[in-house]
Parts: sequence; structure tokens; C-alpha cells
Amino acid sequence: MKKKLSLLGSTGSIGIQTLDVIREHSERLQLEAVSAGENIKELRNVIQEFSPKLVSVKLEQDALTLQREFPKVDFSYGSQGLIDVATYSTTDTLVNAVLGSVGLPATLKAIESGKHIALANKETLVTAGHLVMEAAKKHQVTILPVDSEHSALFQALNGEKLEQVDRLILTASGGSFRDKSREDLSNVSLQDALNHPNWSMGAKITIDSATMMNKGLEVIEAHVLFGIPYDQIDVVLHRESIIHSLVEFQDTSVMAQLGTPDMRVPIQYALTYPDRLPRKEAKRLNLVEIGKLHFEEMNLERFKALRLAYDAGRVGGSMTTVMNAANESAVKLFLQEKISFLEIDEVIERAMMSHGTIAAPDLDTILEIDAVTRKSIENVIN
Ligand SMILES: NC(=O)C1=CN([C@@H]2O[C@H](COP(=O)(O)OP(=O)(O)OC[C@H]3O[C@@H](n4cnc5c(N)ncnc54)[C@H](OP(=O)(O)O)[C@@H]3O)[C@@H](O)[C@H]2O)C=CC1
Ligand SMILES: CC(=O)[C@@H](O)[C@H](O)COP(=O)(O)O
Ligand SMILES: [Mn+2]
Repeated sequence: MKKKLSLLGSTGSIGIQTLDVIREHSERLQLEAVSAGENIKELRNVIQEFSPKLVSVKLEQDALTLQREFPKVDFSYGSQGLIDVATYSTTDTLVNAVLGSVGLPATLKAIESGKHIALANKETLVTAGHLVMEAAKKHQVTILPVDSEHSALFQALNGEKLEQVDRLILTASGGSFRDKSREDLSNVSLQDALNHPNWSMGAKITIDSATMMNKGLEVIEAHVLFGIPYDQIDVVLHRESIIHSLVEFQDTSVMAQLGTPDMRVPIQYALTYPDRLPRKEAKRLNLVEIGKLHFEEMNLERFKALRLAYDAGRVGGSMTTVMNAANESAVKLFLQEKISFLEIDEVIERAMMSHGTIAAPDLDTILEIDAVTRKSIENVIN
């Protein structure tokens, strides 16, 4: 029987690669419901090729326009639209590839309606990891990581006992500015920041990678998913992005997952787990061709955003909500060329310093803190 899927963020980098996987394994996977933001041109192609029964967009006007073009499809919009897609009655799994904490309510509703989750949307786990994991436990659904490092950790932990883990080691490419000193960063351009050395990704995560906040989000994501304390989660700079992450056990054995940098591998694994299906035309890893792999210690003064994320994770509660919201706002302002690259860290640090942490915030509190944090940053800058 085919696995029936909902997909949030079908027009983005992960969304498009998820559609590649569905296309390649259409004997196993079927798309039932999809969402997009504002890229209606790309969405039209998705509707024509995959014939989803329900489609959601960000704006009501776009839903009305598309409804006229596709009268047999149901349309929805806005935040309720994301929930409608995530909880669509005939699906068993939600692929969450939307960008940012806007994906949180839909993830929680999907879990409450018994959907398994293939999760790329790491901001959801950073902003409210405790709510997502508690709900998943209560409703007995699995959260399968799509993020390449967490897919690697999940595979390295397969069949192992978590209490016998000594360390999780996340690898970081170093991003667009890995060979620059902090002083060199004062005048870098948006265009240079968007030039990732190894991965082709959406704009926001590419900037996160350059600031190293992406790895900070991933440290918190790893803590939430696997329950390993922050003192046992390390990051190592690995410029080739061939080793996607590693687990060191108490007997000193280290398990790693390797592969060419191609997100369709972890996406497919999350959608067909525990099977490993063949992939047509995929580039295989050739270690002889690569020759050497490099590893460097991570400098938390140079990559300040990573230190801020460890700080936020250790404080816990609503502090990670604030850090995530401040980062989303700061990156948005940098993408609009309203602040400089180094101001991204400053904005996040200021937001964290002025926040009084709430230990175990509920959903309404998280949504309010997220909104207030964004508003206070965007009001000051705009
Ligand atoms: N790209 C990658 O390789 C990786 C990404 N991730 C994570 O996956 C997630 C998606 O990243 P990526 O694919 O790069 O991002 P993109 O920016 O490429 O895509 C984001 C998607 O979300 C949609 N979207 C954005 N805002 C809204 C909104 N307010 N309402 C509804 N839809 C919205 C966009 O719609 P539209 O374009 O139509 O406006 C688009 O479909 C992020 O959490 C990222 O950290 C994790 C690992 C790797
Ligand atoms: C592909 C993926 O999972 C990204 O999150 C990737 O990790 C970004 O690369 P770096 O953050 O290591 O630069
Ligand atoms: Mn990653």
C-alpha cells in the first residue's frame, strides 16, 4: 500500500527535492495535500503533476485565483491552511518543509491527529521542542529527522542504547565565510553570504549557515530529538560535508554516516524508513576521488551565534523561542539589506539579554513570545 503524504513548503528547496523523491518512488509514495507560500507559478506545476486533493497558500487572494483554475481541488489559506494540509484526513505522514516557526501549530495538530512527521522544519523543534516531543509521545507518532546531520545521528544510533552514548558530534561546513576572520565580516555582502560552498538551499538557512546559527539550531534540535545533554553535543568544522555527523559511544567506538551532499538521501530515508530504496542517477561517494577529509576545532568567539545557541539551549524554556524568533527577524532584515551581517548576532544577543525566561511555556505563551520578539526587533529597525 502507498504511503500517503501531506507536504508543507512544496515550493521551497526541501519541498522540491521531496517532490523529486515522490516522483522517483511513486509506487510507494503519494501526495495528497500540499502547501506553498507565495510562489504560485511553481505551485501550479505541482498541482498539474501531482493532482493533490487539498492545496493551501499563504494569501486568500491566491487561493481564490487557483480555485477558479483548478475547480476539482480544495483550497485553503493562511495559518489554518497549513493546519488543514498537515491534518488532511487520508494522509499518514506529514513532511514539514516549511520555513520558520510558522510551522509549529500545524506540526502539533498533525501529531494530535496521529500523523507521523518527517521533519525538516528545525525551527519548530527549537521554538517548542518540549511540546512537540511530549505530543509525539502521547499520540505515539514518530518524528523522523530530515535535516542531514540528524538523519546521520538517527542512523548512527540505530539499535543502540542512548545511555551508552558519550557524545554526539555534528559536522559544520563553516558556511560562506568560513575562511574569514570576525574582523573580515564587517563589510561582507548579501550576495557573498548566499554563496554556500557545498549545499544549494533556501536563502534563510544559507545565511544561518554563514553565521553558524544553523549549527546552533541543530545543536538544540539534536538535544530535543535524542535527549542528550548539551555538554555531550559537540560541533566540528568539516569543510567537505561528506561526514554528516557522528556518535561516540562509551566504549570509544564512533559511528558516522557519510554520503555526497544531497538532501534527497535523508528525505527519502525519512519517507521510506526502514527501507533503503535505490536512487537513479544519484552521485555515489568516491573516497579515492575525494582523497582527504578535513576537521577543525570550532571557535565559539569567531562563530558567536553558535555560542548564543548553546547559551539559549542551556537556559532552556522560552529562551530558545526568543533566540529563534530574533534570528528569523534578523536574517529577514539582513536579506532585505536593512542590517549588516555582524548585526545579526547583535540583534539575537540583545533579544536574549532582555528576556526573562519562562521555564515550561505552553503553546499560547510561545506564540506570544515569538510575535513580541519579532515585533520589537522589526519596529526598531524599520
Ligand atoms: N534547504 C535545505 O537543504 C535544508 C533545509 N532545512 C530546513 O528546512 C526548512 C525549509 O528550508 P528551505 O527549503 O531551504 O526553505 P525555502 O525558503 O527554500 O522554502 C520555504 C518554503 O516554505 C514556504 N513558506 C515560507 N513562509 C511561509 C508562510 N508564512 N506560510 C506558508 N508557507 C511559507 C515557502 O513558500 P513560497 O516559496 O511559495 O513563498 C517555501 O515553500 C527550514 O526549516 C530549513 O532550516 C534543513 C536541512 C536542509
Ligand atoms: C543540508 C543540511 O542539513 C544543512 O542544514 C546543512 O547542514 C548546512 O550546512 P552547514 O550548516 O554545515 O554549513
Ligand atoms: Mn543540517
